[in-house]
Amino acid sequence: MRSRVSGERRLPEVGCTGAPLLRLEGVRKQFGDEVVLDRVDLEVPGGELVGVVGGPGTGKTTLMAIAAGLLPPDDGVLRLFGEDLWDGPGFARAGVALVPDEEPVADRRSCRDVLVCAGMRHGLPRSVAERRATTLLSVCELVDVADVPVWECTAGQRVLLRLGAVLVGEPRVLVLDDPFAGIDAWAFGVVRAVLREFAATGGGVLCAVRSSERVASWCDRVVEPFRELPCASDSNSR
Ligand SMILES: Nc1ncnc2c1ncn2[C@@H]1O[C@H](COP(=O)(O)OP(=O)(O)OP(=O)(O)O)[C@@H](O)[C@H]1O
Repeated sequence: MRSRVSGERRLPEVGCTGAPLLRLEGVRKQFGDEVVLDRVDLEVPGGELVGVVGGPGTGKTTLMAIAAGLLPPDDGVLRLFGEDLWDGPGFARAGVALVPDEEPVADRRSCRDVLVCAGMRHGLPRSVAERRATTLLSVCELVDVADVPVWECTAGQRVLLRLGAVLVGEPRVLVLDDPFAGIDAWAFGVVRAVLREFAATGGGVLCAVRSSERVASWCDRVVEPFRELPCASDSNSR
């Protein structure tokens, strides 16, 4: 069996293991009267996979959007590589990337084309983007579907493609919102291996999941920063 980290399959080094890459300090977010996040602190050091566990509607998507620098907190600080992202020059923003939970456009392109376009969107010349796409097809175990339209791929292959399309920009921190939902065991294993390899290069991973089941099998640390929601029977009885 080929090593996941040999030759063309290798992800580049992105950081230094152990250094805190991303920190949330006292983060608060409220929508109307609903306080979704209340004084959330968490840290993602280089080389670590941090799992965030929360049930439906607890605030995972909100937290991941804040961690990826897409949504400002109402209070508290997002620090990326030491920089306060919303009160600094914002250079750090390029180092963090959210893996979206669905394709940005209904996609008839091949998996290879998606990766090449993603590389070119990051400013790479076409020849470099093509080389990087070939490496990522291999890293993400998508070689067999390289020339297949995205919409013909399985849910798991599409998660791997979205992961590859983010890795093409060589972020140092990856943020994922429930990537394992609805994917098969093969894809679960490959996503886990790619995240593990990314962490081994010094990157940090923050990944939200609904269930704590199996979480210990792929992450180094689990945090549960959410408030308890009233259960359905409580609200029915009011
Ligand atoms: N833009 C918004 N405006 C108003 N309320 C919002 C907004 N975004 C999220 N919410 C509310 O915040 C709460 C948390 O939502 P969020 O999507 O972050 O949770 P989640 O844990 O990702 O949910 P799920 O597991 O169902 O995807 C929900 O009550 C939701 O309705």
